Amino acid sequence: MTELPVAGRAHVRRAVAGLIRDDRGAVAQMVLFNALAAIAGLAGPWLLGRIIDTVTAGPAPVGVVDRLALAVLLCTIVQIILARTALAVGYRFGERTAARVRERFLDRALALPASVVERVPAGDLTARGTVDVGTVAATLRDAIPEVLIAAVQALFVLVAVFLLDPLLGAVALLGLAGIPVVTRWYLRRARTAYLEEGAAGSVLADELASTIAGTRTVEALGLRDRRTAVADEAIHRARHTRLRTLSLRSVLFPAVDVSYVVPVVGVLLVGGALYIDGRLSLGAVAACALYLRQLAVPLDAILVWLEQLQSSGASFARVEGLAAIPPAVVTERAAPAGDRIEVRGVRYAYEGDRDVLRGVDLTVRPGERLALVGPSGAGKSTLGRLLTGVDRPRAGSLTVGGVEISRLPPGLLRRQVVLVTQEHHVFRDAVRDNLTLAAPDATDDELISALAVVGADWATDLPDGLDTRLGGDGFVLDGAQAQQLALARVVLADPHTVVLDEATALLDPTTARDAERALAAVLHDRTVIAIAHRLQTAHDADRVAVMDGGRLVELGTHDDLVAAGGTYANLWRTWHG
Ligand SMILES: Nc1ncnc2c1ncn2[C@@H]1O[C@H](COP(=O)(O)OP(=O)(O)OP(=O)(O)O)[C@@H](O)[C@H]1O
Repeated sequence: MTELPVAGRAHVRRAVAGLIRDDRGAVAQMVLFNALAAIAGLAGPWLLGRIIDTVTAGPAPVGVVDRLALAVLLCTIVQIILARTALAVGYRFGERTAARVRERFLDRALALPASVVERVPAGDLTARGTVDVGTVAATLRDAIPEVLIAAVQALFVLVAVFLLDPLLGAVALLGLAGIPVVTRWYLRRARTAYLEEGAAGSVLADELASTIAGTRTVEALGLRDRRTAVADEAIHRARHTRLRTLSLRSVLFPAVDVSYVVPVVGVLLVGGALYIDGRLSLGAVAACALYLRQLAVPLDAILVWLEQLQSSGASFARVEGLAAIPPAVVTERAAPAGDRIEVRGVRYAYEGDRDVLRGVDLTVRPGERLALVGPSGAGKSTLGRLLTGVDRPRAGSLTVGGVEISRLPPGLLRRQVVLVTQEHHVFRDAVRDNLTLAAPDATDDELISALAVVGADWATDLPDGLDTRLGGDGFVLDGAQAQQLALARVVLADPHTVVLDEATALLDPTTARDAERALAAVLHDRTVIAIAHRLQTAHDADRVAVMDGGRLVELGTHDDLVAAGGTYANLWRTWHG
């Protein structure tokens, strides 16, 4: 998988229905308060119609008109109070639901298999977790309550017109027919357009982030023009997709504005004829016209939010897309019986069926130091990832103590075998939290002694000790300290086997010496599988496994392999010579 999936319409609809169901009490309250507000709102035009009829019927006592006017005022106040209550309930519903969407996204993102996270563009996952989740949250907080309220109001207004006069109701409905036509036209195009806009935004974020992260490389290799051209292309695409959604809105809004006037004109024309015929009072015609003018407010609200609903529908589809990724398979609960690692007939492909491991067999003896050597691209790192459960083989098996490694739950896996590379992530959190990731139940004494094993005494000297926050505004670690922290995690996880992949390759020589001392302390009494780029490591190992073209081609001690005069002997001669 090289791209994160996007959820289909049916999935998004089900997800929205689920969110509403989870807080149905709040939704019911919102609808109730709003229905009452709408009823109070309907009283105004009807009372105004009564005033007109009272006045046109002849001289009316001032007290009657005053009482009707007072009732208009009262109804307006009640309507405002009820509508504000409905909105407050709606906002609370929106905030709660937005928090649930955020939590669910985080849970799903954390449950993604490492192999997926590594392969999909980092910018896409980040954009979904920030921009898209933000858009969905804003919609749930603002748009959903307002749209629901507006829909109830619009429905009640139309019912009121029908109750006053069914013919005028029919005229009003006919006059409004243009709105669904233009809205349908818009909706048909909007989802794709907004999805394209979101995808273009992700690509742009990804390109800019990778250019900024690699500034030094860009400058060193003179790649500025090429990176600028790539960024220009991404900006151009983002601009193009934004213009497309803008052009859709430019048709929708003017067309709808005109559509509001049509039913009012129709009702006045037909209502006027009915009044002249004496079949309808002037007050009823005026009330109908006022209702239809009133209709513009909720319909406008719906249409304004429609755009937000479209863009957030696309965002929600991207957020929900994570649900389509099968979680890492963790089914094995049985504890491994022993420390022996067996690799049998392992095949693995990153893409399609282009195998980069092509039938590897290997037994790692508990306690041994095994060096994995071979030319670049032979498959050493890939085998290392499979041995540590980061990825699963396409065929064959990798077991520890008879249990499939990739099926072990994380807590059990990290007590068996751990991968140590040159990438050490330091979380913006306290030193303690950075360490207990590897051993949630470790005591402070255990954390301090793990730090001591790797020579990280600086950590205990920090102003707030284990509570000191790292990264960002906190204490910033240098490369060697970050690695010590990572190695302290290995000590705490206490696996019987460690796979080393270029663990100290990026450090400068002085730091590398310290790091290697720390590493030696960590590796003491453990089985070590070292992906060796310097053949000195192979020379010092108990056995050497030689890989070439995705296969294990030689296995034995350094002396035996040199004596055999094969691939390893050639590598050794080249390196030594
Ligand atoms: N993420 C990836 N996506 C696609 N192909 C990959 C990926 N990682 C590695 N490969 C390919 O798999 C093959 C084996 O790569 P691997 O990194 O395991 O070899 P290696 O022996 O460790 O090489 P090196 O010593 O250069 O690290 C290579 O052809 C490589 O191009």
